[in-house]
Amino acid sequence: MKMTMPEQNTAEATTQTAAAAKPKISAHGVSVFYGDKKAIDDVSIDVHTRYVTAFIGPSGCGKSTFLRSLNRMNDTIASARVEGEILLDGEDIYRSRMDVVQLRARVGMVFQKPNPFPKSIYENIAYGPRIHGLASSKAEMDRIVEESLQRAGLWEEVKDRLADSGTALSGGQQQRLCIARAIAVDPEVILMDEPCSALDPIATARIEELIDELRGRYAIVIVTHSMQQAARVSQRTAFFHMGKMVEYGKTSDIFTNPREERTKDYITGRYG
Ligand SMILES: Nc1ncnc2c1ncn2[C@@H]1O[C@H](COP(=O)(O)OP(=O)(O)OP(=O)(O)O)[C@@H](O)[C@H]1O
Repeated sequence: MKMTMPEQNTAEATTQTAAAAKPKISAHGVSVFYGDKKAIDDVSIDVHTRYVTAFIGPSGCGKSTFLRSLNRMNDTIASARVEGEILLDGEDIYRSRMDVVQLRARVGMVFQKPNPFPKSIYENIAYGPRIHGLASSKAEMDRIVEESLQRAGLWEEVKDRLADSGTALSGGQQQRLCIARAIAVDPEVILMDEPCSALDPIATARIEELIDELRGRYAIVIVTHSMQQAARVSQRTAFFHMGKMVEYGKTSDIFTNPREERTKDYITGRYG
């Protein structure tokens, strides 16, 4: 696969441009509670288009909780409460008038376990565009389905069996189908919560390659347990520990020259 070690090649120019641009998501002083328990404590971070931003840290440090707060997925957990401010293109996503269905199309999500609908491959992709009114004819829907599958690198494998069930695909193909489903509604941000943890090394490499291709158009945020994966796919890394964001910076700096002792301990495997 194409390895883009952060900041080293042509990606650098793109990365610099992205750095100069306004953040796609800007979180300020975000805390997340489950009942009385604080799972995320006062986190502030900017996420940019054309970057892959990795969230790393030991189990239970709050990576997934914070990720889910970025598209209000925590709303689905009754005990969860979010404080602070999260802006998408400068707009507060927690304001009462925010249309959450629309928000989750703009900030799509891919989960740990591939979760295609128990419907055909075609319907898995067409469902979102249909409810969002993105296609006015069958031909237009066909085009969206083909393009989404193309961009997710799945078209060639499924073009002759679009009527087959999405659940009949291999795990890696199912995950690419879920990525295609997220892409189909024309998102701006894609959140990925350990998207490769259920996949074998070959399927993982395929998804990592895809993430690198997709970052040209979207802001991608990925939670990963694998520091190698964070180093391979991301340009920015945030290290979380016990609900706090300890350090955030260029991936190459975090892995080779961390400022904080706790980051150093984590990346050198002293705990995890
Ligand atoms: N639905 C929930 N209800 C109550 N507590 C929760 C819930 N989800 C997570 N927590 C708690 O919040 C804290 C952070 O969990 P979270 O899953 O965000 O961490 P994580 O860093 O993503 O962990 P992992 O790497 O193991 O997935 C943990 O103490 C966890 O037990």
